[in-house]
Amino acid sequence: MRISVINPNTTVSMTEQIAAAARSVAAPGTEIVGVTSSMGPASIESHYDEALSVPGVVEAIVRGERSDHPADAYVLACFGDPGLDAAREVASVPVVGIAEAAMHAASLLGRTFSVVTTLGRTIGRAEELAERYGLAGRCRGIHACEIPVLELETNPDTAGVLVDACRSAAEADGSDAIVLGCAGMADLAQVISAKIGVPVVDGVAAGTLLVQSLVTMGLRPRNTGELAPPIPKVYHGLLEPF
Ligand SMILES: O=C(O)C[C@H]1NC(=O)NC1=O
Repeated sequence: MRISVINPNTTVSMTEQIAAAARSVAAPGTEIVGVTSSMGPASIESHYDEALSVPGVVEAIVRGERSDHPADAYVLACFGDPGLDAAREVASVPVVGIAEAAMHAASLLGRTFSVVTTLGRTIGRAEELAERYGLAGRCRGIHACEIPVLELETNPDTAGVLVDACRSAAEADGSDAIVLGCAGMADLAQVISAKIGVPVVDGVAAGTLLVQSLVTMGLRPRNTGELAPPIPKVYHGLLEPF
């Protein structure tokens, strides 16, 4: 099985970290291919960034679908799940976003969960996603650690700040689990969970295992109706869907 884990931002070092997190949970025989978006923002932490990240997401999937060794599934490794619906129109195999995967996984650990994300300005997007995924009633709170995405790697205090933020969120909300709101936090999930005694869900791991399960069950999307392949037309300056 081959799973393509797409980093919708253009920071290669983050892709490598994301791919390592996916490999740490993938089954023997499952190949993880980390893909860095070929265009767009170095990090995604605003609606503007998110909008400009979608062409790169779609291009990565179209390229994957056309390759000689196509993926059996895709994971969109950005907590805003950018371009998820468009990705599903052009993919013939399962596509899962890490926010979608993490929220669903967290909801299986108890009744409620809280989200700890990067900047406060991304909280609204996480709220929208919880609503869209039918989990708003299970999401007790969404909190920001106020560390910008690219500083997660470089800030020496990241682990400590995230432990404190996750502990405070769990205490304030009384939630049964914590969801990490950034792919760049993936390597810290187990450390934080051990420190605070609350299950901490990383969406990269959750997404990898969810798509691996879908493929193992032999399940592929129907690609009809709303998520049928795009209608052929001219696209000026942008990628033409295959
Ligand atoms: O929305 C965020 O703050 C996190 C999101 N941004 C990014 O570049 N990768 C992510 O997972």
